[in-house]
Amino acid sequence: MSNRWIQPGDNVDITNERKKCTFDIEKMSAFIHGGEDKLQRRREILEYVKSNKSLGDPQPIEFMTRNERVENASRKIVEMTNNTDQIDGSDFFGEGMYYQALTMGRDLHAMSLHYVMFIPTLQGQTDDEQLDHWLSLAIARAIVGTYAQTELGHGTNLSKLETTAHYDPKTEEFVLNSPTITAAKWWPGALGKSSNYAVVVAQLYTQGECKGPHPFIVQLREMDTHKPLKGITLGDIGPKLGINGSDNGFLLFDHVRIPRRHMLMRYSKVLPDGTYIKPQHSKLGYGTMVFVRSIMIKDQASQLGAASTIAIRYASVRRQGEIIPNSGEVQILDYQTQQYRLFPQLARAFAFLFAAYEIRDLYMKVTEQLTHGNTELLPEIHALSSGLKSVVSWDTAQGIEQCRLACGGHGYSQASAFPEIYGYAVGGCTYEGENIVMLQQVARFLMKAAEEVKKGSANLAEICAYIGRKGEQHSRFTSVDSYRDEDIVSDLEYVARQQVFRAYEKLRKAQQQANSETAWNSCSVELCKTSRWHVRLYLVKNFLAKVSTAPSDLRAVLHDVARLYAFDIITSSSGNFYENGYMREDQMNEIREGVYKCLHRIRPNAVSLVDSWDYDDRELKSVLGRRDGNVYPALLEWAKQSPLNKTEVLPTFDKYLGPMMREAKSKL
Ligand SMILES: CCCCC/C=C\C/C=C\C/C=C\C/C=C\C/C=C\C=C\C(=O)SCCNC(=O)CCNC(=O)[C@H](O)C(C)(C)COP(=O)(O)OP(=O)(O)OC[C@H]1O[C@@H](n2cnc3c(N)ncnc32)[C@H](O)[C@@H]1OP(=O)(O)O
Ligand SMILES: Cc1cc2nc3c(=O)[nH]c(=O)nc-3n(C[C@H](O)[C@H](O)[C@H](O)COP(=O)(O)OP(=O)(O)OC[C@H]3O[C@@H](n4cnc5c(N)ncnc54)[C@H](O)[C@@H]3O)c2cc1C
Repeated sequence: MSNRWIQPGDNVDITNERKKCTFDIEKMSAFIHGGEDKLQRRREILEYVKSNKSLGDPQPIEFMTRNERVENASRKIVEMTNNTDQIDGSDFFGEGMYYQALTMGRDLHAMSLHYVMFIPTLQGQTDDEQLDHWLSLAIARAIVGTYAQTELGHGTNLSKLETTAHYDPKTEEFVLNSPTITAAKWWPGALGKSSNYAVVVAQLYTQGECKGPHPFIVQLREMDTHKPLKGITLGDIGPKLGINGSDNGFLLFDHVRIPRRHMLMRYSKVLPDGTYIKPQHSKLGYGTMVFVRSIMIKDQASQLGAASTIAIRYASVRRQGEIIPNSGEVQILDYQTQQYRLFPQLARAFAFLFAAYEIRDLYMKVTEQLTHGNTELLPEIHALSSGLKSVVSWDTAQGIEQCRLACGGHGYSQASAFPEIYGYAVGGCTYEGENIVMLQQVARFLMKAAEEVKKGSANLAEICAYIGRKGEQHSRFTSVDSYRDEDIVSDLEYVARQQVFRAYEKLRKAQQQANSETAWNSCSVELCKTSRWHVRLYLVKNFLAKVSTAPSDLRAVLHDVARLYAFDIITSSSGNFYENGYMREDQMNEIREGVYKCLHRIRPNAVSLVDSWDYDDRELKSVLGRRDGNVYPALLEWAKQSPLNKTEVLPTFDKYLGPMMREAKSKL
């Protein structure tokens, strides 16, 4: 089989790995990316980005100051969006995200929020007339916007946001105000210096009543001078763990007046006389968050896939230590411990990517239904996107860290790209709703389902139908080889169901002794566990189902990866499976052996599996993860670019170290 990943001059070890591959990599890449046409489009976009020199960085961004990073990112995002004809703009999830990942990397930029939240909010929250007015301005980039919801004092608990929007029927305007310091908007991406507009979420007051948080479109800066408008205080919040190409900002209002029609009125409305028209569903205004939670799953999967690619490629070229004395140093990928550390991360990346396709499809279905006023699937998409967002971002962050550690000292260098990948991805545990809080949203959904089951209703959504099933009393497991996909699912369903009812009973008892909120808090650890099991079950089920749709010659290798994903979950939570004698220790020991078998089977295909994800060096941005495996000369070249190396002797020598040493020597 031809292998486009092998080229002359490549490192011998990585080439030998590629020669061992047992499947068709191009076919696998097409399966991973949704078809041959999608793969072809990726390649075209990549060629374009590589051919346009203005889309490149003059030096690695790791060596730039923050100001240089922000400037470089702004230059590139303008160039990138000058050329959106290179992509199918309607395919945000595929072409849009890929184009921006290749061009902008992981440091983000002046228009991240413009594309990820500002435009989607205009699309989702405006009425037709407002859409006509604002969307074309935003798409043409005549205005650049962000999404300003979180405040210094509140992010999670939206009902307590402090920014106010009082309606004044005399002038038909809203008055926006930040009554306290804690009301300052804090965190919105590109708010500090770049955006001139924002969707601002504020407590709406009309006719003397507070109607809760609502979105308003607000001009922040003068169009020509870009100076903040009267009554508006703005700035950058300073450097962060990651995404330092973005000027996340703060914003305070001092009685700023905006026209009535700047309230986004697709769902809620305020009439000229101040009459409030409430939405058909109270949470329709939260739609943009659901959108971002949905697309985050793919983004997170891509980050974990990238980290796995870097670590697995590096482990194939790094030789350290011997397994058999005097027979030469081995590739560190041959250590079982290394495989146990890395292959489950790759398996997770696959599981998350396949789930991302499902949530995308569900999101599109919900959006379509909403255009007909049907809100039936809102609770389901809210629960699934919140749950996936929480579990996936957590596992991704932990997985990236494992990949970093698996690369030893070089993993600690920014040349590896791990610090940047981690700094970027781990933000996902917090933004779009802190993970623990979002898990509790899932738990509300599951507790309602449990209540239905207790009442004898069989009317459960497919996604939680397992809660109503009786299920087996004992695992059907007899041997790893005969452990069928449906047995794996049935075992996970048992544990997930047990956890649902454990939490449900605990909550019911607590509710008899305390008010419902206090009772909830006293059960919240168990409730979060319930949500995690529900999501893990979903991920395993979906992964196995997806493998069964793969071209037949890809199924064996994908099945090994999917089984590793499932076995890893089962063996790392063995106690849950022993409950009520559901599984025996000898069965668990066999599944543990199954993990090692999977590692062994995946080993020869490991490099090719990560190649199949089709990351170009341009996207990975990692010296350790280079396609050609020529890591050591590239590390030396990278280090030479350090600004500290511009001069042989630093001024600090004459200022501090030189005098110290001279003085010390003179005293000897
Ligand atoms: C061409 C160019 C292309 C460019 C492409 C560029 C990039 C693409 C690449 C990648 C993108 C990925 C990432 C980008 C990187 C960085 C991200 C940066 C942005 C981050 C932005 C933000 O963080 S914005 C702020 C987000 N904030 C939150 O998420 C707040 C979280 N809090 C809440 O959501 C709520 O407060 C709550 C859910 C916790 C509670 O709601 P509340 O109203 O206060 O509670 P109630 O008790 O009144 O109601 C609860 C009931 O409501 C139901 N519910 C809640 N939410 C929803 C919902 N959304 N939909 C449906 N139902 C909902 C809930 O279930 C309860 O129902 P029950 O009562 O029936 O149980
Ligand atoms: C990189 C990044 C980009 C961001 N971009 C934007 C943006 O563009 N626009 C925007 O508006 N915001 C943005 N944010 C803000 C982000 O949405 C909030 O930080 C997030 O929603 C969490 O809210 P918080 O900061 O108030 O955390 P808190 O809610 O204060 O959380 C702190 C701790 O309290 C716990 N906690 C809070 N409430 C509960 C509860 N009910 N039950 C149990 N535990 C609880 C949490 O679990 C957490 O451990 C961004 C944040 C980051 C990190």
